[in-house]
Amino acid sequence: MRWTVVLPVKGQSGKSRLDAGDARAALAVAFARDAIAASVACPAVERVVVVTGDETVAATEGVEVVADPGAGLHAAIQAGIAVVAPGAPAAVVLADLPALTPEALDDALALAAEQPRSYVADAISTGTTLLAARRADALRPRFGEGSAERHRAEGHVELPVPVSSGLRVDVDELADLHLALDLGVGVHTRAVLDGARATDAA
Ligand SMILES: Nc1nc2c(ncn2[C@@H]2O[C@H](COP(=O)(O)OP(=O)(O)OP(=O)(O)O)[C@@H](O)[C@H]2O)c(=O)[nH]1
Ligand SMILES: C=C(OP(=O)(O)O)C(=O)O
Repeated sequence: MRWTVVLPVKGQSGKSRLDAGDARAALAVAFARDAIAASVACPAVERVVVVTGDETVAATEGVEVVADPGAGLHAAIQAGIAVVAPGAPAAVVLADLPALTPEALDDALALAAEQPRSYVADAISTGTTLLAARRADALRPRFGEGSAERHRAEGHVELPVPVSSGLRVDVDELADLHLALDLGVGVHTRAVLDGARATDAA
């Protein structure tokens, strides 16, 4: 089964809870670029649809860009789902996943292929990082704080993705970034962190 992955990306204005000083905006973009790169390189992924108003993110190779309607996360997700055929397999992946790898996404999508509706919980099991359905028209997005419970209530089954998977480590606060660093982050996040360290040392 080959999937369309829909990634909503706020871009530079995102990650307001990340106490990273001058590096916050660049990190918000870098997390998304790493999550997008992993999605593009994932063998189980046929199409990568990025919903954004951010020019840097929109310039990423290998993706289809949908303009952000500017009405929040759910409007962005619905705009992305709208370009997928109703009967095609689709997964919404939140893009604040700097440690996502093509292999981690591939493993999760193989599990998702066994369920009509499914989700992957974040590291503390209250949020959602991936929401999938074998038919796009069966997706029931209910993202936001505590979304895992709402997705369960809508009939999405939790996938047994190990907590050591980069797919489970969404970064909202600095402590989450340390968790992601332990797993290994993508090249864009690494470059911003190395740049910030060099500036601090100068
Ligand atoms: N396109 C789009 N993506 C969004 C929007 N709001 C959140 N996202 C994305 O959804 C994912 C999860 O974001 P959140 O952590 O809920 O929100 P955030 O605004 O990035 O972070 P906070 O400011 O800390 O709440 C990230 O990939 C965001 O970029 C939106 O209005 N439009
Ligand atoms: C949007 C969500 O998470 P966060 O705001 O923590 O990124 C979610 O878990 O549904």
